[in-house]
Amino acid sequence: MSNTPAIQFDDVTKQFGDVTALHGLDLTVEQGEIYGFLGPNGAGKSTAINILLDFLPPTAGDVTVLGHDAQAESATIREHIGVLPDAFRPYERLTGRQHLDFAIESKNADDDPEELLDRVGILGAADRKAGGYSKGMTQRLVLAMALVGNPELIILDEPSTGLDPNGALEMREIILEENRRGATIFFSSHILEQVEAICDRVGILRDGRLVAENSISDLQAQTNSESVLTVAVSAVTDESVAAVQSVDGVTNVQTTGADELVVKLDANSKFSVLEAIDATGVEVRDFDTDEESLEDLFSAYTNGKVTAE
Ligand SMILES: Nc1ncnc2c1ncn2[C@@H]1O[C@H](COP(=O)(O)OP(=O)(O)OP(=O)(O)O)[C@@H](O)[C@H]1O
Repeated sequence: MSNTPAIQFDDVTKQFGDVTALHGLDLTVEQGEIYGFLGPNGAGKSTAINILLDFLPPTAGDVTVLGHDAQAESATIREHIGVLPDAFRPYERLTGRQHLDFAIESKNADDDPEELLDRVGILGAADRKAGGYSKGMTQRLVLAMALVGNPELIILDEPSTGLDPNGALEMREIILEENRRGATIFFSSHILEQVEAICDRVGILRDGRLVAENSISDLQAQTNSESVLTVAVSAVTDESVAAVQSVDGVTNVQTTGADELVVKLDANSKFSVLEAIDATGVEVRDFDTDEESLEDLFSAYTNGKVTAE
């Protein structure tokens, strides 16, 4: 892998009339990273992503993707990246399989559409028209399209929209597999919880400026990182409780009724707990975390009470 950054914003400003959406943004994502791009509504995340995909020109500054100029060489860039856009509308009358065929053809790739549809869990709906897909199924379809051609960089704009808890877990597994294969992941979200569970590093954008950039572990070191995870399950079994107790980072497990586990744990262990429950054959129906400290830190950054060092 070369040392060329996967993404580089160099002093990028974007103005829409009187509104300055990005103020001299500097941001570098190295190859092989999973980078979380966080910020509240209106912070400028979509504007930054639209500039790097050449949907918008910057007012000033330069953006490169895998060493190529985002504006002058966007066609080359497209051959090497996969994108899960924020608000993708499928072609109502085409089936899931036809969407994949189209994505494979336009990338000159040789993927097997069935294998990709299976990987995202919608092979059974391959021959149904995508107009009838649920939100979560559509999101899975778009993810399959983003994986076509083993992209070097995958850009995910608010990827968990519409996914149920199992869908979010599966998406996380796929992102990690892609990263192990060598892909860089750039993941935008306004929800801290989604990003911290998976990213190596996060950048927090506010009013078009990067107000913090840190590894998740450094962010957590600034807080008291113990959290409480509440998991609604199909049934509490001795085996599932024992499985949760044996996960690294878990300090306490309690059951409330026949279908809820309350787990005290290190914030990093959340998904390992959900996976451990799943592995015992008990279904995870929903989960919720109470992580005031990290959330407080995030809101302090995004509300402007803390500024970057
Ligand atoms: N086409 C446009 N014309 C005028 N203003 C725009 C345009 N696109 C974005 N903006 C403004 O730029 C700022 C940044 O918007 P942007 O959509 O990039 O934020 P965001 O972080 O993606 O927000 P969200 O999480 O709500 O999607 C906002 O003030 C927005 O109103």
